[in-house]
Parts: sequence; structure tokens; C-alpha cells
Amino acid sequence: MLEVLEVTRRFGDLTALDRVSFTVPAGQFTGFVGGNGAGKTTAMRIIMGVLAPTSGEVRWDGAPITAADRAQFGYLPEERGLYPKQPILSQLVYLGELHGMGAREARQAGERLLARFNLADRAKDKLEKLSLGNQQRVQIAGAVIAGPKALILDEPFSGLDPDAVDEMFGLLTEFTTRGVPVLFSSHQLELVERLCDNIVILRKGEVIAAGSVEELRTSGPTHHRIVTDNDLGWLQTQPGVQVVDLDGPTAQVAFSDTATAQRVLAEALARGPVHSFGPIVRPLSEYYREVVR
Ligand SMILES: Nc1ncnc2c1ncn2[C@@H]1O[C@H](COP(=O)(O)OP(=O)(O)OP(=O)(O)O)[C@@H](O)[C@H]1O
Repeated sequence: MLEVLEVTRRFGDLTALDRVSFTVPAGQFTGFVGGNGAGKTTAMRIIMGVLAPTSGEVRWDGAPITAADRAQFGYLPEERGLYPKQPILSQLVYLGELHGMGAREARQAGERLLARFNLADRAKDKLEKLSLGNQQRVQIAGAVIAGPKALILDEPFSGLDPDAVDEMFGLLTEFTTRGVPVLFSSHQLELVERLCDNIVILRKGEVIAAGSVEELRTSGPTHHRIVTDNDLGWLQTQPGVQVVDLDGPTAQVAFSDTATAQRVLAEALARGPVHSFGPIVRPLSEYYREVVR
């Protein structure tokens, strides 16, 4: 497990991170979201030791993180690690060797990844000759080549089409199933909601929400939707019921407690057939807009 504890980072007068704490649990995907300039890249650089925190610390498996730990992490930096003007396979081999692999082992791993992405015949091409999506796939290959203990990925899915996102997610899942924690930043909330177990939301250098996607989505008042055959105007005079929207036999309401919900359901059934009665699950984007406002 990776832990960021009370990390503050200042650049002159600017506080880019203000006592930021969160965890990236083993074997899970944690999505890191927040508007432009919120501090995501700064936090990832501090995790990787590219930047030092002004105060606070990063811990790995319960102890302060070391250079040796970080050498076994896979990192996709914002500025990308591979060079546009170098052939792709030799760069992957170089990265693998940097992470302690033997030359042969690194070459085999690089060839395997390129074959998996249908890029085997491009192995000697310069990175810049590939389409942007394929460049991104190769950059991700660079982060995973050495079988990392943790993955820190700065916007790994930007520029990928939906099939490529699924393909890269499949690749990353092979690591989470082995217990590797994955932290990735993204501006694509739908994607974060679909792929992540956990989410950390930053705003202006502060963590304003963190938890499982399910917890965040269901936090705050839950609304129920009711669909019947009859007019639901009677709901407006029911104690403990706030009618949010009413359209004849369909209504959206907030109940003060579950006993009220049960009483209203019984009443609705007594008045005729009830076609649907249940909580409305909010999309994560709605929750996000509410908290970052
Ligand atoms: N080296 C630096 N020197 C001065 N200010 C910096 C430096 N690096 C980052 N900042 C500032 O710190 C703040 C956080 O930036 P950061 O790049 O971490 O945000 P981000 O959440 O990754 O944004 P984006 O989504 O736009 O990539 C910004 O105000 C940025 O201008």
C-alpha cells in the first residue's frame, strides 16, 4: 500500500499541495481527479521522488519510501518518458534495464508488449512515426515493462480511443490482480467511474473527497424515483417527503428516513400498481461538480 501523508509543497508563494493525505490500496485502481492546476502532477512527482515535499512524507508498505522502492515502481510522467526520435524497442529495452532487468529479458518483455499492441513490425521505428494513440500505448509499455510493484500514471488514457482504453485497462488489471496498487490521473470522469475502485479529488491543492467510487456516489441525500399508474400529487402532503419533481404518475422524492420510504411505498401500492420504486444512483460527474464548486 502506498500512503501520502500530510504532504505540502510550495513553489515560492504558491501552495501547490496543502497537507494532502490519501492512500492507494494494494491491488486496486485509484483515480486521481481535479481541475487544471489542482496539484495532481505535483503529487505524483513527489511520490516518485522527482520533487521533494516541503513537508509531509510518502510511505510504502508502512515505512518511509526509499529510492530502492521507487526504482521498482512504474511511472508514466506528464512529460512522457520515451524520446520521440529514438526507435521504440531499444527504448523499452533501455527502460527495462534501468529497472534492473537483464538485456535479454528486457528485449523479450519489450517484444511481447509490442506484439500485444500489434506493433511488432514497428519495433525499429522512431516513436514519433507512430500515431498519437500508439505512442501512448508504447509509453504505457515503458511504465509496465519491468513488472512494477506500484504504478503511478499521469493521464495514461488521454488520447486513447475507447478500444485502446479497454486494452490498456486489461493490461493494467493484470498488475492489480497481482496486488499492485495503481494511481492514475484523469480528466475523464466517466472513465474513472467505470474503471476505478477508489477516487481522490483534489481542488486547489487540497483533498476535498476520497473514498470508494460507490461511497462517493451514494453520499449526500439520496433521491428515489417512483413510477405508478395514478397521479402522485398526494405525495406533497406526506410528512417526511420532499417532492423534487412531479409529473403525474412519476415523481422524484427525498425521504427523511427509510421508515418513511416504506410507508410511502405501502401507500402507493394501496392506491394501485407501482411499476418502479428505488433510489437514483447519481453519476460520479454529478457528485464531482457538487464538491469542486
Ligand atoms: N515547478 C513548478 N514551479 C512553479 N509552480 C509550479 C511548478 N510545478 C507546478 N506548479 C504549480 O503548481 C500547481 C499545481 O500544478 P500541477 O501540474 O500539479 O496540477 P495538475 O492537477 O496536474 O494540473 P493539470 O490537470 O492541468 O495537469 C499549479 O498552479 C502549477 O502552476
